[in-house]
Amino acid sequence: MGVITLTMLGSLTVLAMVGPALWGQAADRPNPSAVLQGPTAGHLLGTDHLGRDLLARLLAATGLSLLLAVAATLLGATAGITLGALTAVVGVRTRRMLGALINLLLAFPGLLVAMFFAVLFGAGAGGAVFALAVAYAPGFARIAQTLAAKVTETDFMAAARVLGLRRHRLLLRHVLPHIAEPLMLNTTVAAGSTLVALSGLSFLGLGVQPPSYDWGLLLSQGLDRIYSEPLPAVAPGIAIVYAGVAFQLLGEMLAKAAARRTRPRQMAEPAVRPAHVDRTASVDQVLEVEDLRVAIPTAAGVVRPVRGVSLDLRRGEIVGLVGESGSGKSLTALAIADLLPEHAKSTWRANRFLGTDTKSLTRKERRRQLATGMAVIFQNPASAFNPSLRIGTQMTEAVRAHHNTPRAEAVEQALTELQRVTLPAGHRLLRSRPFQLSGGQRQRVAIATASMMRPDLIIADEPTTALDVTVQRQIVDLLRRIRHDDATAILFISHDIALVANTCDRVLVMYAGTIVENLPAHALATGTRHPYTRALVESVPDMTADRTHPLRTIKGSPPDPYGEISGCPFYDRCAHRQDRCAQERPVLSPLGPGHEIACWHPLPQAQREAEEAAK
Ligand SMILES: Nc1ncnc2c1ncn2[C@@H]1O[C@H](COP(=O)(O)OP(=O)(O)OP(=O)(O)O)[C@@H](O)[C@H]1O
Repeated sequence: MGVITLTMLGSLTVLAMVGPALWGQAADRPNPSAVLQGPTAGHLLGTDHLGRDLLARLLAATGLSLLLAVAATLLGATAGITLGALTAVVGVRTRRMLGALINLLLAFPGLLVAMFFAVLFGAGAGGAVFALAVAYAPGFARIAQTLAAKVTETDFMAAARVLGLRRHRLLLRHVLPHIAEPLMLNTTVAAGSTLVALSGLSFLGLGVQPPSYDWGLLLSQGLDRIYSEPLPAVAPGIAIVYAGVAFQLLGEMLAKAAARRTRPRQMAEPAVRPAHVDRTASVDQVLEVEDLRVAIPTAAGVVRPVRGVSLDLRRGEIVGLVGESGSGKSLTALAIADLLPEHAKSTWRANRFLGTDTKSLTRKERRRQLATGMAVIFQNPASAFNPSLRIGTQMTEAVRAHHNTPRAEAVEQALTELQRVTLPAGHRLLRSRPFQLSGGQRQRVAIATASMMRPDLIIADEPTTALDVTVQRQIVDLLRRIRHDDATAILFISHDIALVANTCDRVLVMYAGTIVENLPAHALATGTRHPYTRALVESVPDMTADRTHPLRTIKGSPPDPYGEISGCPFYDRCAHRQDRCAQERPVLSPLGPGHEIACWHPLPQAQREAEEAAK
């Protein structure tokens, strides 16, 4: 394909450059004795109404035809793509306005717009180019908008936002490279149709004006006698198709080249492990959230997946957040990281991150605080990386953006982090793309990327769910090592009670958007006092479980997320419920050292736990 493309483009370029010099004179020389001739040995394509050789005119017109088509396409594509891609990085209101503008422009037929503007700008080559650019821009804008909308929803954009990258960086680094391939194809294909549209304008007398001429003008002149002599019209048509195919193949090649872009050039030698981070001087409480609520308006009503969550995390602490599917774990995490879907509304009584109430910060300060202090590791390591960028680029961009770290130094740091997550072949890895890594490798790279900024808090949302059990253990060990080395607080969200019990220091049990129990992880096995937590723990099978009996389950289902809950949210499913539970909602209250519970009638302590407590 490369050879064919280069041959076609090369022939067009040579023709464009040498055409006027070689055939210009013959193309412009009138011959009154040979007007409107058909193809002959002397004039292979015949002559026009002034007796000028049509083949010479066709060859000499190559340069101007291509130049005008390319100029109109590039102008239209640049304006349209910028307009469309901007919608991925601006706020909701601006996005809606841009969307409305694009819709408005698209409501008019392209050729009509082109004719209108061609008249407005004045008949001629320049006017036609600008008119076509205006006519084509909305189409590009719509494609870019649609492609960019998909990118907006990806985990890697969320991760980039957590890193606090500025809009132009988001646009240039994450949105445009990711949507470049289809847009390049579209742009080059559009160059072919722009050629045809230019000929349309020339046909109407609004394009290139005599004595200048392009393929479009030659085509329209040939059309006058197409029934008697088809060749004068067919030949410029073939030239347009030839150029169109060449542009299309060029698009394919450019798209492939774009995928190979952003190669990290200079790789430094791995540096030594970072020194143990001493954070004893700074504030111990990393995160304190009080009464966090999330409401999401939907067509069926308002969903309230988070209904008054209060939690706190100290330095170097791994806190597990468990609960059945739909209990609101992820939305709690997203609200803390300021990554909720746009239509979701979050409120809280207090939200202090590193001792600063987020309400006292401007939006910019908040973004900066989150970018440098917090990192999020997502469930699916495959979608957490931008597939079009190399690992090296993605690992280093946050430190380069926020700490102005020189490239070589950032690469060095990335290599150190990769060693820390036991990925030794760092140089090769930095040059690879996400799809070249296994799931476990990707998740380790995600952890390495998260710790590049030395965040105070890492939110790991089911970081092991998509991985097999042997890799799970490695990922958990890594997180534990990071919290040990960097004194990072980690909020570890998981379904896996056994994993949480082995990994975390403390566990928060979530049910129907509320925290129902907060207890030390070692107490999960025997020290649970909330009926829901106890049922949840009992439903986890272990190696000693009696296989002749069915596994235990929690009967019933969680309350309707659309409805109001007046009493205890677990009331309907609770075997120990009493009248008060239906009427009054229990709040999280201290029950013992490091143990809080939201229940009016806590279960009695298990025998062994009671003995230990007595001791
Ligand atoms: N974008 C949304 N629009 C409407 N409702 C939503 C949206 N996202 C989540 N929800 C609702 O919020 C509930 C809680 O979602 P969330 O993802 O926080 O649960 P989860 O506990 O993390 O579950 P899982 O363990 O399955 O990931 C869901 O059951 C769903 O009803």
